[in-house]
Amino acid sequence: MIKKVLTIAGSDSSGGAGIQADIKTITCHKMYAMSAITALTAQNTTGVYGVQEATPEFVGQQIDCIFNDIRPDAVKIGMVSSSKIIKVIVEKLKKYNAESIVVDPVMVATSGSPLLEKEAMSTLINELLPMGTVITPNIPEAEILCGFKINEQDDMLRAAKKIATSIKGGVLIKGGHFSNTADDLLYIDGKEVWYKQEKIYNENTHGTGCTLSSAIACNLADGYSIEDSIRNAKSYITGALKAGLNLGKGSGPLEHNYNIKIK
Ligand SMILES: Nc1ncnc2c1ncn2[C@@H]1O[C@H](COP(=O)(O)OP(=O)(O)OP(=O)(O)O)[C@@H](O)[C@H]1O
Ligand SMILES: Cc1ncc(COP(=O)(O)O)c(N)n1
Repeated sequence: MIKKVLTIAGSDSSGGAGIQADIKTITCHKMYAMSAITALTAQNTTGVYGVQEATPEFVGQQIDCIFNDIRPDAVKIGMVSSSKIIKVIVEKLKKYNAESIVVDPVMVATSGSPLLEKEAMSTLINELLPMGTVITPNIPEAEILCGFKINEQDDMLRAAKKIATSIKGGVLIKGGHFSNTADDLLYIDGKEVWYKQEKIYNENTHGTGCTLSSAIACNLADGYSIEDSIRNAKSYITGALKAGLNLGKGSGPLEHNYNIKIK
């Protein structure tokens, strides 16, 4: 039986991040992708030029349509935009007892544009993050969540421990923002697991976070443990970066389909 994965996120018109990255990732995992779109963005590899939010009611309606018909085996949550949208997502995920939820706490695009309203931060932290089977902050997001600067790997561990005090799921801090290494740290049930990876010198990293979180959701849908799901997802993202796609005038997208052989 084919596995079904839902992404609740924003649309990226240039196809590198958000819903588009998620659907490509899920499809490349040979799974069935579904989406509930929280916002449309007019963006490309150089930046985000406009955002058009969906109404919270419409986000809720999309989630209802999905769960009442094709129940997802895992859910990935990305850009959630506003407090009202977060509240409706939380309400619906609770109503349908959704399982295997990966929350990527998207706050700011790599290009620097905000993707979450300032006043939505506390709703994200208090209501959405606790729903996560695993949450996947990058370094700047983890700094906001833990309240101190992360300059080295020891700080990642301190941050993960602090964030884990208010979240029952796993905390994966992504190390892609460091200059020499791309080691990620999972902190779960009082245990630390490092995913070591040397930095790939590819400036085209638009959508890495979206891609990683969707790949984790796919592996959870397949029944892998959190630890193994992250290991498999890390290997997928590393391959997609190594493939070396170079599109657009800014930080370009990944080659999601690098491992697909049709012709
Ligand atoms: N240059 C790189 N070489 C190897 N792995 C990388 C590189 N850049 C990012 N990664 C990996 O990609 C994943 C996403 O990490 P990153 O820290 O870039 O998240 P992010 O900032 O949320 O992504 P996004 O760019 O989508 O916002 C992590 O597993 C990270 O280690
Ligand atoms: C709709 C949407 N969701 C998420 C991101 C974050 O991705 P990145 O940090 O690579 O810009 C984005 N740019 N757009």
